[in-house]
Amino acid sequence: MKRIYLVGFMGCGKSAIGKRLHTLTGIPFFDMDHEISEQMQMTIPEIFDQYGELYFRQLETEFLEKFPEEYCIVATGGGVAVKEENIQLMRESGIVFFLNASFRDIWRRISTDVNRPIVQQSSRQELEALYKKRKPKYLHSAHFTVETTGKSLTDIAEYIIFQIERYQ
Ligand SMILES: Nc1ncnc2c1ncn2[C@@H]1O[C@H](COP(=O)(O)OP(=O)(O)O)[C@@H](O)[C@H]1O
Ligand SMILES: O=C(O)C1=C[C@@H](OP(=O)(O)O)[C@@H](O)[C@H](O)C1
Ligand SMILES: [Mg+2]
Repeated sequence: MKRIYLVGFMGCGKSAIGKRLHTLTGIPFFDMDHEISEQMQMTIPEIFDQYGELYFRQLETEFLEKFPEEYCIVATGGGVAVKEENIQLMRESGIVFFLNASFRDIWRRISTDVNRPIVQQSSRQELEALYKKRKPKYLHSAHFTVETTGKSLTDIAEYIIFQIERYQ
């Protein structure tokens, strides 16, 4: 059985849907941001502050290379599916789901969040430009694109389970 990766922009629901998938299926669930925070004993903003974004990106790739659990659900961070090396690592070891959400929904969810350093550093226009720049990468990384607009977390998780059962 392969891993199940959730990719997409900040606020598209990777962490929340990963948890819901775990509740519905019992498959072990890991959030990359949480795992990296635990490993470093620091929050994500602290890692960005003290070591810089490039170092955080290395930690993300190391996670994909070294994490031992084979059959699990992985909520990636929004920058993971941007790097070609990461895309290869994910596609070799699992099924990749891109959670597509509108920038409008995303902005509503993340604009006031202090735990996402990139949101803290960016204006709305800058963040929308990043969203547009990253979207082709997410599409390229994914085996499946999931349209999330107007859907509940459970609706989305059930759709993903349906696709996994067909695919495995
Ligand atoms: N389809 C959805 N319906 C309702 N709330 C959602 C949906 N997707 C995400 N959310 C909420 O938006 C917020 C950000 O989601 P999160 O899972 O942290 O995103 P990500 O991990 O992709 O950055 C959370 O409070 C989450 O519960
Ligand atoms: O898009 C990004 O570059 C990031 C997304 C975050 O994860 P979420 O997508 O879960 O917010 C987290 O990894 C970090 O703040 C950087
Ligand atoms: Mg998340």
